[in-house]
Amino acid sequence: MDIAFKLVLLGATLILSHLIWNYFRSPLKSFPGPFSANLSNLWRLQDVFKGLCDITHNELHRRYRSAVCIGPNVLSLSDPALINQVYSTRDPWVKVSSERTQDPQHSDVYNVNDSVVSGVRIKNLFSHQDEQWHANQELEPGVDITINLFLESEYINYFTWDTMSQLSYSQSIGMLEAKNDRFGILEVSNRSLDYFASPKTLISSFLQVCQIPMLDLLLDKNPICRLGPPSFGWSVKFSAEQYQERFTEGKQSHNGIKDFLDRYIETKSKMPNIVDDNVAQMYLVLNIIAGSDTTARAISAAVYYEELRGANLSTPPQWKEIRSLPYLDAVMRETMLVHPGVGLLLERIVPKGGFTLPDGRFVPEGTIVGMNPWVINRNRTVFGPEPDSFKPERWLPAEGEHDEAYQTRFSKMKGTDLTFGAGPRACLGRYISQLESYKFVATLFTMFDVSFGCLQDLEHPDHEWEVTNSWFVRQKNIPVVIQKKKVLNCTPSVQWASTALMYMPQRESFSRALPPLHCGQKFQIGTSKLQHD
Ligand code: HEM
Repeated sequence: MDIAFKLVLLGATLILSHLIWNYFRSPLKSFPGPFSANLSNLWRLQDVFKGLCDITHNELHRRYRSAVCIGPNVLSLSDPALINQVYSTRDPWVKVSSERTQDPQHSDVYNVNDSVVSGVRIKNLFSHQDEQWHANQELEPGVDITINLFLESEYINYFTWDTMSQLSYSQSIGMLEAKNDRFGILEVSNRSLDYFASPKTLISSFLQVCQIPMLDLLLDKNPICRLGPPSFGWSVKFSAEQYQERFTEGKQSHNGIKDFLDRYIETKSKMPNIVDDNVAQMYLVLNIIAGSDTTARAISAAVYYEELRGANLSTPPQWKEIRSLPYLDAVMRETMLVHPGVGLLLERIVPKGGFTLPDGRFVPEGTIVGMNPWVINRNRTVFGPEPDSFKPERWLPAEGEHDEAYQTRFSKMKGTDLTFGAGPRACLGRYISQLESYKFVATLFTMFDVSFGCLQDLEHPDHEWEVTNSWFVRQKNIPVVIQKKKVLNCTPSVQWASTALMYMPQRESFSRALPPLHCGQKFQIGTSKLQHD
């Protein structure tokens, strides 16, 4: 036998022994699931590669019921009754990503949220204020500034990025004004998500390391030479510049509007032992990274659903008007319910002592458990029949339904909807995102007639959008025709936009095939290479 063959044989034996060892050691053998999931995390890796976890997780739960083993130490749960336990506020279970690095230059910048200093959870200092700002409508003028910029420019896909920057520093990134992605931010954002999941290229496929943390240590957290993914360094730099400027110039935010930066500086001066410059800047960076693409996804999904045309909104849409529009609220809730922005498990580590499922099965401590919003949001018991269909009416009182029964049903749905997560590590920006997306969608549908389909697609009535689950669930190829409403009470800047075509990102062939625009505008949603054209 030649030496090479012996080495291959040795390697194969080692791998096989490792898999067998994993299988017998796995505390989750008794839980159903794909057989190879008990052997290694490769099953999860290939599942994420396909970008279809929202579908496969639902299929697995339909087949294997409420607890499915998807890795030697990973259990996917689908019973909404467990939300309060897994994402408990009183005695929080540790979030898996919190075990990783705290370096803001790197992709995993969420970890500071678990830090507790002098008995105070740092995140609470920020998220509590979020709700207050929302209630006081203090953020609204900042959103209005970017909506006006959007109406003057041609691009929807930059809206959420510029808005988050505006709300954070009273300074937009400048994409809407420049009509291009000045720093290549969208590309970086996409590639970073691909680090978590995307089958598009061999390299990015290889980099889907969130399913195998060892690889993460070799690539993102490599102490000798960091190999990937692209970092959010631009955001850290931008944030540091704005922070520095505010201190150097000693001025309040521009336009006299109190922004996040003002608030964080205020919080820092009130609690200097808890909030330092690094923490304040970390939250500014988080705003942009966690808040831009996610909200863009919600807006894109809302536009996809034609039913919005029935909303019949007033102009111009201010929050106090919008909040009293039950149909818009129902549409936005439904959009995020059937198309939640995050599509993998929200992972937590089972604490000491383990826990017992309602059916009596025991889950040992140290197990990674989690729920996928795409699975929970499709629970028929809570959300009713046809969980895959877009039915805003499920959020409204049904015919003949008593108010009390409706309120109970509504609260149950609201409390189960996992779009923004749950418990102490739930989304910090849900109120901002709500303000931003409701206002944007209201503006769009007040000023334009929006219809699904485009000239070419009339020949392809079965056209479907493309959805990729890369942690954030990205959509593309949504052809939408936008036409200025005949009677329009809006700013002069949009009056000339008589016909507009809006379509989803990365549809290069589609863009090449566009018919000539008359006196129209080309809108884009989401991230797109087209912006470089
Ligand atoms: C439609 C829009 C959004 C969706 C669907 C969304 C979804 C989520 C989800 C599901 C989580 C929880 C992850 C987990 O439990 O593991 C989360 C966390 C987070 N989100 Fe959002 N988000 C959105 C918008 C925003 C915005 C606008 C901001 C910033 C202003 C933001 C900032 C954050 C932060 C900082 C966290 C981490 C919280 C923590 O780990 O403690 N998000 N988001």
